[in-house]
Amino acid sequence: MTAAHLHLHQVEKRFDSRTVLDGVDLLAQGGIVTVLGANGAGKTTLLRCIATILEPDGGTITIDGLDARREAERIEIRRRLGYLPQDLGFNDGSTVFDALDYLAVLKEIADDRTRRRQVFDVLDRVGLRDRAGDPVARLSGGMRRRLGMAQAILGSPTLLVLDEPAAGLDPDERMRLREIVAERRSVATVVVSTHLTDDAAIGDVVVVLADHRIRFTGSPTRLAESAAGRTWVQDALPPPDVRASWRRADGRHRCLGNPPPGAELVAPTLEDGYLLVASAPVDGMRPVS
Ligand SMILES: Nc1ncnc2c1ncn2[C@@H]1O[C@H](COP(=O)(O)OP(=O)(O)OP(=O)(O)O)[C@@H](O)[C@H]1O
Repeated sequence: MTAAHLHLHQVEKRFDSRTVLDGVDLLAQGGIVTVLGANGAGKTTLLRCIATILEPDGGTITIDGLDARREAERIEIRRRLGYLPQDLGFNDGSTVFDALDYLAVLKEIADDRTRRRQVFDVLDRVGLRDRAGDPVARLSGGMRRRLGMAQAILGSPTLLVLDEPAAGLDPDERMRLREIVAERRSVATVVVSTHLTDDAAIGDVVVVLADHRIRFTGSPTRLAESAAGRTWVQDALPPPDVRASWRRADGRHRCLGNPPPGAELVAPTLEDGYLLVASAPVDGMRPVS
């Protein structure tokens, strides 16, 4: 089984007359693609289009050459897909095992023994095997998120679409989730949305979404490097034309934009790169790739 080939070409999505996605291109096979953007940037909409929940208004999305606009192909895509929506709900009354077993039936894992083995396999993967008999209602928020991951990876999908999997989790749970996501990178094409630059750093490729468009596609290192020579610190208040600035704990100002002559340049981070890319003027701008 090989990771799915994912191809988006000039994807557009509108709600009423409002454009939410405009000319989105993306090509991936294997590895992790993190989609980074502010609240409302269109990440969930993009992921829902890839997961065949929403139909784009323009452009094409193909998965292994299959086009979700055709019903037979859409069914085939869904067989290859694992999807973790932002607001996944479980029946609180059922046990952890039963909740997954039910979803495994929906994923067409018909043989009872195979299904049981696969359910326990994914529970192992996410560290919830010893909770298999507990009601879902007794799980903590982080455990529920891991249960969500378990259902997403059930059936070994070759395309994994994860909408903010680490949202609201404490640092330990975030780390665990990142580990589970990272494990998939060799067997699936993984698309993960986040608004946190730290989480975006797990991507082999980071896609920055801002103002409905892709502003950057490339490695986390390249995103950080894109801010080289445009990140500096100073004691004085930032100049008025600075793109972004904030006061550090030591009282100095970290500034992004066009540095004044003699500025004290510092090594940029992925966050610096993101802030510069996302705040660049739209007119005449070409995405960096
Ligand atoms: N079904 C819908 N009908 C109308 N507008 C919608 C719908 N879904 C999303 N939108 C709008 O589209 C825009 C993008 O929303 P989306 O949820 O894709 O952003 P996001 O980047 O995932 O945000 P967040 O980080 O807050 O989850 C928002 O302005 C939102 O209000």
